[in-house]
Amino acid sequence: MITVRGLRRSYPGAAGRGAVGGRVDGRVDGRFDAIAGLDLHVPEGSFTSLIGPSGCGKSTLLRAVAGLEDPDDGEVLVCGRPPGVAAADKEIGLVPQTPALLPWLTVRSNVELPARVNRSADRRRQRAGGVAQRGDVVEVLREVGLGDALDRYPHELSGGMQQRVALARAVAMRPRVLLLDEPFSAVDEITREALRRQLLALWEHVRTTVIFVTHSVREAVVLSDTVVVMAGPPGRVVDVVDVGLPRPRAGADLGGAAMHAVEDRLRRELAAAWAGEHG
Ligand SMILES: Nc1ncnc2c1ncn2[C@@H]1O[C@H](COP(=O)(O)OP(=O)(O)OP(=O)(O)O)[C@@H](O)[C@H]1O
Repeated sequence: MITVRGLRRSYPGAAGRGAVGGRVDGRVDGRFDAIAGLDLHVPEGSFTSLIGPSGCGKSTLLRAVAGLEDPDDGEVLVCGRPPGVAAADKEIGLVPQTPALLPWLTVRSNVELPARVNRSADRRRQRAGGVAQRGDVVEVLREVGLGDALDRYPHELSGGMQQRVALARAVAMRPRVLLLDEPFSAVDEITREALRRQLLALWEHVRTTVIFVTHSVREAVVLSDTVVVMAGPPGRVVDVVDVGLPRPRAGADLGGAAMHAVEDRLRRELAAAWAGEHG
């Protein structure tokens, strides 16, 4: 569903360990590689988390998959097509760190908006055998616990509720790929736990292909089929961990030796990535 091969993305300037400025290696002097030589394969219908030290390139990778970054080298394919093309057909939903709702629209209108604009994308999708994008907005809002807030405006909502609207907006588009960039980082721990449970229940219902960026080992393990550990800069994949816990997990009493073993492995990998032990 998502294939990344040999991805390199550089930015102007020199930054920390990724700096390549001054090297005579065919690259422009004074640029640094945020990501270099990164390979990733995300199977259809799977939930994959990206975890790694701050600045290792997780968001850059996510943006490249969303079609918001042009690779310097390498290739990204989403549903077999360049991400920009898949995004234009609304096959990619993105939930950013901050919800970015339109303040003058109600909850319901914010969620309906993507389906209202670019109707030609809907037609192309349906001709290609994809699902219709309209019709289940209220249902999705109910699933994330906002059935009573349809007519409220963003300023009347808590931060956690706003983030749930952003999640519903992306899911209601029925994208084939859902990209979430630390969507719960700005809320308190109790709200975060509730949002995590709602995302899990929602995803176990829709089974869209997901890439989820997080700093939380527990969150990654509870939600994911696969956890990809990154190090950097330059950002690269240093381990791919199969979580292997049974599903459905929503409502299940998670914990136990198997889960702790995966968490311990990830914590060790992360500590090594932070210490720069991955090369
Ligand atoms: N638009 C940009 N211009 C210049 N440098 C950038 C840009 N975007 C990201 N970077 C740099 O690229 C590197 C990777 O950034 P990125 O945001 O992808 O890391 P991250 O792993 O998501 O970090 P965090 O966990 O702190 O959010 C960092 O050094 C960052 O400063």
